[in-house]
Amino acid sequence: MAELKIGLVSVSDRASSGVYEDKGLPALAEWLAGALLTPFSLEQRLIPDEQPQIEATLKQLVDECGCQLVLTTGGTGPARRDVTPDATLAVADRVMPGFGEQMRQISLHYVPTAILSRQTGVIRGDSLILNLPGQPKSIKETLEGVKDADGKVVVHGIFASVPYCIQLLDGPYIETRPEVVAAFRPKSALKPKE
Ligand SMILES: Nc1ncnc2c1ncn2[C@@H]1O[C@H](COP(=O)(O)OP(=O)(O)OP(=O)(O)O)[C@@H](O)[C@H]1O
Ligand SMILES: Nc1nc2c(c(=O)[nH]1)N[C@H]1C(S)=C(S)[C@@H](COP(=O)(O)O)O[C@H]1N2
Repeated sequence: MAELKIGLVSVSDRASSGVYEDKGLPALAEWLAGALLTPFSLEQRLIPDEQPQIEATLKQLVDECGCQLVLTTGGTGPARRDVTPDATLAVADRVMPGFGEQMRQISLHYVPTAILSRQTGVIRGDSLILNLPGQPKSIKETLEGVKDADGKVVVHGIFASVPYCIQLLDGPYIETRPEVVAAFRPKSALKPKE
C-alpha cells in the first residue's frame, strides 16, 4: 500500500507576497501531526488568489506528487478574489457536497458569517481535495468539529469521514488519535487487529 501523502495549499494574496506571515500551512501541518497515527509526508504550497495557479497547483499535487488528500485554506468567501472553490470545482471529477455542508454546520457554532464560505470537497482521480476557510483557527475547528467542555463531540469534524473516504478511493488505511478526532468506518471496513 502506498505511503500517505498529503498536499497542503495556503491561498492568500498577502501571505504569499510577504505582507503577513503565513499561518495556514503551519496550522494544517500541526493539526495533522497531532491527529494522525498513520505516518505521512507533506507537500506544501503557498500561492496567491489566482485561479489558474490554484488549478495548476491542485493538479500537480494530485497527478504528479500522488497526494491522496489535499487540504486548501483560504479564498472561499464571496470577495472577487476568493476563487479557491471555483478552481477546485474546475479540476474536479466528482463533487462531494457533504464536506462543505458539514463545515458550514460546524462553523456556525463559532461565527454567524460561516454561511459566507463557499468551501467544497471534490474527488480528482483517486484523491480527495477539501477547501477550508482562511482564518487559521478555522482549520482545527472544521477538521475536529465542535466539542463540549468534557470533550464530547457535539458536531462531527469533517476529518472523521476522511479516512473512510480515502479507503473507498483505494488509498492507504488512515488511523487517527480518537481524542482528537475519531475516524468513523462501518464495521465491515475496519482493518482486523494484528
Ligand atoms: N495564510 C494566512 N495566514 C495568516 N492569516 C491568514 C491567512 N489567510 C487568511 N488569514 C486571516 O484570515 C482572514 C480571512 O481570510 P481570507 O482568506 O478571507 O483573506 P483575504 O482577506 O482574502 O486576504 P488574503 O488573501 O490576502 O489573505 C484574513 O484577513 C487574515 O486575517
Ligand atoms: N470555522 C470558521 N469558519 C469560518 C470562519 C471562521 O472564522 N471560522 N470565517 C467565515 C468567514 S467571515 C468567511 S468570509 C468565510 C470565507 O473565508 P475565507 O475567504 O477566508 O476562506 O469563512 C467563514 N467560515
